[in-house]
Amino acid sequence: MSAVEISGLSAGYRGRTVVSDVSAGIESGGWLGVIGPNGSGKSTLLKAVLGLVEHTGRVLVDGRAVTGLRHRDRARSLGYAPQLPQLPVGLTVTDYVLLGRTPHTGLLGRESGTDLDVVAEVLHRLDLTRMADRKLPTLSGGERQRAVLARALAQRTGVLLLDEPTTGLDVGHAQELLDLVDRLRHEQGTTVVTTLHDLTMAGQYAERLLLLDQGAVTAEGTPEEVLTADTLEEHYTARISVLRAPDGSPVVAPVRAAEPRRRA
Ligand SMILES: Nc1ncnc2c1ncn2[C@@H]1O[C@H](COP(=O)(O)OP(=O)(O)OP(=O)(O)O)[C@@H](O)[C@H]1O
Repeated sequence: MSAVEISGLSAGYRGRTVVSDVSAGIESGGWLGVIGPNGSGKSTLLKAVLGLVEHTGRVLVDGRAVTGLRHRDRARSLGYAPQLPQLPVGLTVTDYVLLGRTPHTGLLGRESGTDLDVVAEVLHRLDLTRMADRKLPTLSGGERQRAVLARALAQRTGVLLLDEPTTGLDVGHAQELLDLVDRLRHEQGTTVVTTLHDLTMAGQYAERLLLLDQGAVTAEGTPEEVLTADTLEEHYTARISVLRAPDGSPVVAPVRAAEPRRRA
C-alpha cells in the first residue's frame, strides 16, 4: 500500500522545462491517468517521479522523498514500464522478466525460488507462459509490450508507473492488461499511474485524470469532469464527440470533418 504525493514538480532536458509545476495526490490503491497531446510532457512527468530526469519539486511515496532513496530502495517501491524500452536482444522472456527481481535478489545476485515463482506467476497472468523461453526479438509488438509490463510487475512494488502500456495491443489484450492492473490495485492496494492515448479506456480505468498541455496541468478531476468535448477539442485541436457507454461512462469519439481535406 503506497500513497504518492507530487508537489510543484517541474522537469526538463538541458535547461529546457517541459513539465511545469505539477501537483497531484494519489491515495493508496488509486489510479491516476495522465493524458494530453503528443509532446505535452506525460512521459517526462513519469520519469521525473522516478527521478530519471532533472527536476525540481517533491515526490513522496508513503511520506518518504523518492530523491532520498537509494537506487535499490527506489526500485523496490516504484515499478516502471517505459514507453520505448531498450530490450536486450540475447535474453529470453524469462531472463528479461527476472531482471525485475534484481532489487530483491541477495548480495550474490542469484535468483531464489521465490523470484522464479514470482516470474512464473506474472508470465501466467500475462498469457506469456508459452513464450517463456523465446528470445525477445522473436516476439510480436504486443507480446513484447506484455513482457515489458511483466518485468515491472515482477518488481512487486506498491506503485506502478506505466507509460502507454496498451500501445500496440489489440483491444482484447489492452482490456486484459488494464483489467489485470485494476485487479492488482484491488487485491494488493497497488497505486497506479498510467499515461494513455486511448481516452475512452483512460476514463474507464483511471479514477482521476490529469490533462497536460505544454507541460502544464490544464484539467484535473474525475473522467466525467475532464473528458468533455470542449476541453478535449481545445487541447488536442481535434473534432470530438463525447458519447455515453451503457454504464454512463464517457466514450470519446473522433468526428470526421464534413468536407474531405484537399491535398495542396
Ligand atoms: N531526452 C530528451 N531530450 C530532449 N528533449 C526531450 C527528451 N525527451 C523528450 N523531450 C521533449 O520533451 C517534450 C515532452 O516530451 P514527452 O515525451 O514527455 O511527451 P509526451 O506527452 O509523453 O509525448 P507523446 O504523447 O508523443 O509520447 C517534447 O517536446 C520532447 O521533444
